[in-house]
Amino acid sequence: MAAQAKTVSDLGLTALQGKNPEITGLAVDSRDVKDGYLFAALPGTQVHGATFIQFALRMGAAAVMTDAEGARIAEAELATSDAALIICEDPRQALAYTAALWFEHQPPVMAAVTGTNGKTSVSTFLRMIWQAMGLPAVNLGTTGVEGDFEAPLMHTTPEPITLHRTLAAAHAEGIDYAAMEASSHGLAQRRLDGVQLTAAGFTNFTQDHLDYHATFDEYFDAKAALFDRVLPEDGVAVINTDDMRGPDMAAIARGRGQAVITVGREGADLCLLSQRLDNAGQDIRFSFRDETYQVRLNLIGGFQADNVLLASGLAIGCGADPMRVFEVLHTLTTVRGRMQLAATRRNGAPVFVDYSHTPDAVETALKAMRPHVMGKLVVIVGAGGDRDPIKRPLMGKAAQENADVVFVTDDNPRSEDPGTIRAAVLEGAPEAIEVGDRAEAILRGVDALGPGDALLIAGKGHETGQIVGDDVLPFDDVEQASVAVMALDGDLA
Ligand SMILES: CC(=O)N[C@H]1[C@@H](OP(=O)(O)OP(=O)(O)OC[C@H]2O[C@@H](n3ccc(=O)[nH]c3=O)[C@H](O)[C@@H]2O)O[C@H](CO)[C@@H](O)[C@@H]1O[C@H](C)C(=O)N[C@@H](C)C(=O)N[C@H](CCC(=O)O)C(=O)O
Ligand SMILES: Nc1ncnc2c1ncn2[C@@H]1O[C@H](COP(=O)(O)OP(=O)(O)OP(=O)(O)O)[C@@H](O)[C@H]1O
Ligand SMILES: N[C@H](CCC[C@H](N)C(=O)O)C(=O)O
Ligand SMILES: [Mg+2]
Repeated sequence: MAAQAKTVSDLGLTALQGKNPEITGLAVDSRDVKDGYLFAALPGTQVHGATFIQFALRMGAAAVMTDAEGARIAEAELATSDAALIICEDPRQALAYTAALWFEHQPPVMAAVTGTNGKTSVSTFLRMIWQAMGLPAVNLGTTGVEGDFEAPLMHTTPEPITLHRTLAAAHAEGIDYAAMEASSHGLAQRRLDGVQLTAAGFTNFTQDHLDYHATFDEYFDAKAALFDRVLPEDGVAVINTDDMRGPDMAAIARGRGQAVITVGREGADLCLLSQRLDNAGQDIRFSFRDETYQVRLNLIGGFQADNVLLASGLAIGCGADPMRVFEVLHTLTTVRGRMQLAATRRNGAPVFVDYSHTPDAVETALKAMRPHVMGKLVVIVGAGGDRDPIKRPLMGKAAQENADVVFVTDDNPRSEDPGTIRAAVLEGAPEAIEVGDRAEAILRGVDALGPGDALLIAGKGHETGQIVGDDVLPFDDVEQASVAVMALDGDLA
């Protein structure tokens, strides 16, 4: 794992009875424990990790870190073991700090982005801006680690051990700049508390994840913790003040003494003044500190201008010269699976793939397409299983209100009955056509396109699998769009 073994006290921890063993590695899952490891037994959503302390000890754990409840749960096993016991009030946060000390290094300049939608887009644009300025950079999140160092990731914000292992590996490869996504789960579970941030960004706050967070306020507080807890006082907060909750976020940041750069379409430091959309992208005019700029963005979707300006604010907040940042914006390219032109029919009708999986994202993506569509706007939409059930009818409603033809299909039903999920989406889109099989829905959506029409395939973006039960069946919306166009037109336009 790290270059050298460290003792418990080297990791900033204090064990009971003055014990201070050398640690050979860290694990958050008892099944990953090896001889000499520190096992972090965390309170979980299903079960307390302390239930597994007995297995961790059997695997040779030299230390166990948990909370008071965990120590009580495993009292008997711990009493008969030599392993050091570390009791912390907040073991998830302690694990984050421990992992940072264990892996030692991270890219020296780092920014994190939170918000319901746009985290992947903003962090990818920020990485592209750094790269275009000649700086070695990565982005980490839903699409894995991308840029000058690449690696797959299972989570948008990985748990601390994976996160710091990845950051140390990137640093060892000479990466000095990293942009990461801070999901609300990641923030609530303190996954990124050990990361040293230079700047942090906020995109927007709308409906999602009410399966995990008990209330809307709790969901907001989880996101606000990026500024309230994780970003240090000398950090720079870059905040979209067009969002209803943006001003609240800015107040939290200012309350911590952080410098704030506001981004928006009205009265913001980095202010979008006007936008001219065309079929290949857009020209934007914006102001920053009394100067006005005009740049070309080769990106489809008016909302991508907001994401690009937020990424620009973060680059500036991390020390870049504003002029240099604005000079490279014309080099930015489409983020995989975000308003990505997947195929075009022979009659000229385009098919876009987009990762809109919240009501606001479905509405935003369809509204972004509308000015480009002279005929009818067709959308294929579905909602994920084992995820926020409240958003399903709202996603259907957003589709019905903003498109002319709606197909409701499956999107990762996971452990749930796909028909029940579709029925919930259909509640919001009673006029929609139900086609459970996603490939067939795409074929029918493409078939419905006449000249001047356009199709949005929402929900799966860059994903390459359909999760049904415990199986991941190969499935790629971009590929399926081409397959459908080939089947109907005989070739790709
Ligand atoms: C709902 C959720 O976030 N769960 C995370 C949480 O697990 P949990 O509290 O549910 O775990 P649990 O099953 O109750 O078990 C408690 C503890 O016992 C441990 N255990 C369990 C079994 C065993 O044999 N041995 C053992 O040691 C587990 O590792 C865990 O630490 O803590 C674990 C360790 O930190 C995480 O791996 C796990 O993420 C799971 C895998 C997950 O799927 N998370 C998703 C929902 C997630 O985080 N998504 C966000 C993106 C959301 C978005 O923006 O769209 C993300 O950042 O990816
Ligand atoms: N600034 C924005 N405002 C509203 N909707 C947006 C914005 N940016 C992106 N979207 C929509 O949200 C979708 C997801 O974008 P992106 O992947 O960047 O978000 P994310 O926050 O990383 O999502 P996740 O929670 O899955 O990590 C896009 O495909 C688009 O439809
Ligand atoms: N990060 C999001 C992605 C959702 C994507 C959608 N395809 C789905 O499976 O619901 C989540 O895990 O909730
Ligand atoms: Mg993301």
